[in-house]
Amino acid sequence: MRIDVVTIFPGYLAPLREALLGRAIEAGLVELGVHDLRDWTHDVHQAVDDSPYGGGPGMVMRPQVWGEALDAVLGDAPARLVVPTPAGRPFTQATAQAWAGEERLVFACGRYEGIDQRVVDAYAQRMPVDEVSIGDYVLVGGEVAVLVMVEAVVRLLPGVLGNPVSAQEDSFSDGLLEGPAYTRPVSWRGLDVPDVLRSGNHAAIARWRRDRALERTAARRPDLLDALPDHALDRTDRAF
Ligand SMILES: O[C@H]1NC=Nc2ccccc21
Repeated sequence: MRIDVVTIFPGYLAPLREALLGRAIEAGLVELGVHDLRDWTHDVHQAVDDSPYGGGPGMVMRPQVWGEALDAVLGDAPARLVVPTPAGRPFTQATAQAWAGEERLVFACGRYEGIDQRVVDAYAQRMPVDEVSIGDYVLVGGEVAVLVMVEAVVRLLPGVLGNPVSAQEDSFSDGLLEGPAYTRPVSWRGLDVPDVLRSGNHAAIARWRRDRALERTAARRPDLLDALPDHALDRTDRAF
């Protein structure tokens, strides 16, 4: 997979070259290009934004600059264009799974009050364009959202995770939140590891873990429980 990011703060994307993702890039499992939008400005002030038509607070990013940048970055290769915005569809694990199958993702990081809508409209005429949000809060720009989405997608690529099973078993894959996890020592600050986890009884351990996952999901994310298909919960599960 190739990932390109266009932004006025390229430095914000530096963490993508650290740790797991950095190793995936070095291993050639993913290619990453980060591009400074201002490279496609032609004025001395390198202006990327302007006042909104119709008035209102803040500034809107200019379509010409974005058009030149995206034309240059996209070239002729097909890609999915992703525009992070608080007004977007929710980015979920399902989105990450879907995008993990893409050959190429190009992220356009908006700042201020977003990007002139014609940029999305123009590119949507020739490629898939997703306006997505990572949550119901307002960030200053799309860069942090890109860090989140790139990590969620790249970890799903074959060879990136040491233990591919965990991609299936982490939260949201079975529709429930993960329950509590423990490691040595068995007693720490007067708190003990639940006995069942040291019993060696794998059926009891699996039941205990599912019960804790259901309990936590019911307490913290009842919406996820409501979204589960009927067959996903057995009779014992329904106690929660
Ligand atoms: O992903 C969004 N969630 C919240 N705020 C944002 C601000 C700019 C771009 C994208 C987002």
